[in-house]
Amino acid sequence: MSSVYVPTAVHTGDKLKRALKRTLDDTPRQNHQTTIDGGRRMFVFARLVAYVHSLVPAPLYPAFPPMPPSSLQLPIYLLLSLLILAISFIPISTLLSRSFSRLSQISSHLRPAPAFPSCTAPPLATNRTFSTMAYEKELHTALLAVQRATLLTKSVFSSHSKGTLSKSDSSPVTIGDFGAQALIIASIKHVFPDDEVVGEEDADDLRSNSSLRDLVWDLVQSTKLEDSDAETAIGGPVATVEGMLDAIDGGRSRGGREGRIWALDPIDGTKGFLRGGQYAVCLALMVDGIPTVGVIGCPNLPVDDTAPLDSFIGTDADDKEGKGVLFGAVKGEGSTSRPLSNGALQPPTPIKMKPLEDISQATFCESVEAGHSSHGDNAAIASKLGITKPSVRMDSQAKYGSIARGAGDLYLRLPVSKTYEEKIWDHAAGVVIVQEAGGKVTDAWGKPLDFGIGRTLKENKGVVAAPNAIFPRVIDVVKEVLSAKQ
Ligand SMILES: Nc1ncnc2c1ncn2[C@@H]1O[C@H](COP(=O)(O)O)[C@@H](O)[C@H]1OP(=O)(O)O
Ligand SMILES: [Mg+2]
Repeated sequence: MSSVYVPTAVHTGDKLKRALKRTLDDTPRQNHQTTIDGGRRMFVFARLVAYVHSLVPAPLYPAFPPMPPSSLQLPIYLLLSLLILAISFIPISTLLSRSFSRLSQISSHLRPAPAFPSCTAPPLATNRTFSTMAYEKELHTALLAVQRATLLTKSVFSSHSKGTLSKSDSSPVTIGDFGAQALIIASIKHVFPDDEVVGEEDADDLRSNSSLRDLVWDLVQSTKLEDSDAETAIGGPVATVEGMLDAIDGGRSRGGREGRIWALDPIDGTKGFLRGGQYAVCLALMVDGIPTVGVIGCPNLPVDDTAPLDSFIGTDADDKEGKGVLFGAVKGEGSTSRPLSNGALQPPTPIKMKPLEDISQATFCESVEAGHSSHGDNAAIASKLGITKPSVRMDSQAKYGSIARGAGDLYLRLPVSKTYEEKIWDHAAGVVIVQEAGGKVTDAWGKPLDFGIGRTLKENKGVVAAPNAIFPRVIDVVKEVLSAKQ
């Protein structure tokens, strides 16, 4: 009768062994072998238990674990059980500790531990629960920081005097660029004090020019979100002029492939900003060189994504209704857009690139500035793809946001200059938003953009973004056009 237990125990040992083998098929060979050894020892253990059980008359222990009755069998049972336990303890504990360390290895890959455990999560001012979302706090902080900075840029946009300077490379910079950079870096440093920031601007000009510094300080001091919870979540006002200058200089990181580095363009498309066209406030978190969180605030884009792409281009009426979009994305979590607000975040709407069956129906976006992207090459590519619609010319990363929400389809940025190196802050946020909306972004030769080699994309030339389904066809044609020029 007691033999009933033998097949059951043997079967259990066998099943366990097979299950372990299956589950750990992807573990490195060495671990795998140890695990199988552990399985074997457990199998032996199961057989020994069965054997001990067989010494006890079955009718006397109907339930498991059995209680041996006789005075002779009891000490034998106890002795053997102790022996078996001793033999089994080491392999079982080894097996368990290996499994736990493997699990913690896997979970550390899934979500790098936040570097700032002391920070409490700010309240979410949205109608979506992000409770299980990776980089929830980073996204929320970036959305609020960008939203606050757009309040500052809008006030400069609608004023006639924009405090424009010419940088050493003759590109324009305004008091809006400095003010937005100060506010955003102050927010990042408040919530994530150990993170680095690669920001487009520095405070050298402000340190040497007190009237310019005062203009920027007035702006920074007077800009705040109308919702006090939102304002507090990103650190409240910048306390002193020196604090403002330090915040701006907080963007001097050299970038790199390790750790958490934010890429910030406080006003992308400054020429568009000065012209009364599109511009964008762009912020991305790169983790180990990979753009992971992206936020773009576009104060002049129409909220309605079915509105013509150029609805607000060339207008500088700041009070126009239905203007202002905030895009956000986290790698692996999708992209969203929401109307920009002056206070708490508005509810987000998921966005996707337009499914495009016929590539000839595509709308492509390109820079307004012919010096930033070759209009001629872009047109040659469009023509080879059979595209007949004229391009939509738009400044800034508003192009990435526009194609991500299906208001356009392709973004072509064919290089003009052989020596120009694209800046990481001009693309990092847009790349996450397009990828998460179902698109692919590479350079003009189809190479992935490498954000891990410093402040520029020096290993890349040009940029092409398109929906995943048509990307291979688009990049083939781009390469054809580039090769013909060589
Ligand atoms: N020769 C160039 N090729 C590509 N991009 C450029 C070039 N010169 C400047 N840029 C950058 O293009 C970005 C604007 O792009 P877009 O034309 O899509 O709006 C700006 O950040 C600008 O940098 P910067 O701000 O240093 O002038
Ligand atoms: Mg820029």
